[in-house]
Amino acid sequence: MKTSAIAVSGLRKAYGDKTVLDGIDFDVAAGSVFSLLGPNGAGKTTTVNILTTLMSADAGTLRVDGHDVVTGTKEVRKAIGVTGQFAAVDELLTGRENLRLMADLKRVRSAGQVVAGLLERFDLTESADKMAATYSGGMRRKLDLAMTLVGSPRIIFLDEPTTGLDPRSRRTMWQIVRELVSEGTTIFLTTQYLDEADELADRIAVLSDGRIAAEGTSDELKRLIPGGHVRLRFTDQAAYRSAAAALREVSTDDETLSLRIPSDGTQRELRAILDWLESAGVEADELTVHTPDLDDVFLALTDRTNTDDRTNTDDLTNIDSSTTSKEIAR
Ligand SMILES: Nc1ncnc2c1ncn2[C@@H]1O[C@H](COP(=O)(O)OP(=O)(O)OP(=O)(O)O)[C@@H](O)[C@H]1O
Repeated sequence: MKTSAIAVSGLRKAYGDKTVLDGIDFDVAAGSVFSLLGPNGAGKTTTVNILTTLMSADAGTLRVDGHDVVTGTKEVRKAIGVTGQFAAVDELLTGRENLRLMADLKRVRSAGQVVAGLLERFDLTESADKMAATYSGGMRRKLDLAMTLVGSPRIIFLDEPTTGLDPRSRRTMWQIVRELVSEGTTIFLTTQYLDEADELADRIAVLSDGRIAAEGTSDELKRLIPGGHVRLRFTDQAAYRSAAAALREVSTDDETLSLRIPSDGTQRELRAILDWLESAGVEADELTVHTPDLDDVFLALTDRTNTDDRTNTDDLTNIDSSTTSKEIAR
């Protein structure tokens, strides 16, 4: 079994009489990327602030790198790095000076060398001696992440790391995150961009109304949402019509000559559909599998008009990856 980098149980936090986190549990395996998603104001930053010891919880047990955040605050702080929505970058210092300051604060040995290495890794060497105030948003975020990496923290909290970045800079960030993970670093990621979570996260938790509405791999979450289907496309009208007549439980699209068969997209179900087509003598020109994307999942799980209907989403929490999708879906 993998060791936990972060283990959270029964986390509660209220601001005054407003409960933001209403007893949440999750576990982040060491060397993985865990993404916490949720609508604005769901409590993502609050969770990050509590895990990074900036704020205290009202209740719950939280361990980071094996240390309790209350009794082992010092050890937790040593093990983590945090980049926030409001960067720690000092605009009046150069990139190199910002990094140097961080290296001195963390008492890093061979600081000059470490700083030079980070400037190079983040492609900031050319601008290293310019004031950070002159940096673009993307450069500033890169500098922020570079500062987080000083001292090689084992666990990194990235709170919306690519907000406002152009597509190329986002991809550079993603590449860096992947490199960090391949080196064994654990990443706790909050993001507004679902494609980012889809791209990077090993496991995703969706926070809604103070609870974890669902948790699993991106694929597991997508399978929870109805809408997955197999689409058969025909070029021949007659073949289309006879297939539509032969197959029950399909929806038809006469304009594009396509049939839509509900499916969760698993190998087992695909095999059943193919057998079914074979026995009905249906041969389509094109067969494609469509699964709902993470946007669909997010919208379905965080739909505020559905919040009274808790039973649906309560069933979806903590999906074991060994559970088959059929078991999840039904
Ligand atoms: N210090 C505070 N005092 C009172 N209320 C707060 C405080 N900090 C946050 N809140 C409230 O708690 C809720 C959760 O805030 P939080 O910043 O954790 O959400 P978030 O999921 O990070 O949101 P966003 O996606 O907008 O960054 C919000 O309703 C916010 O207004």
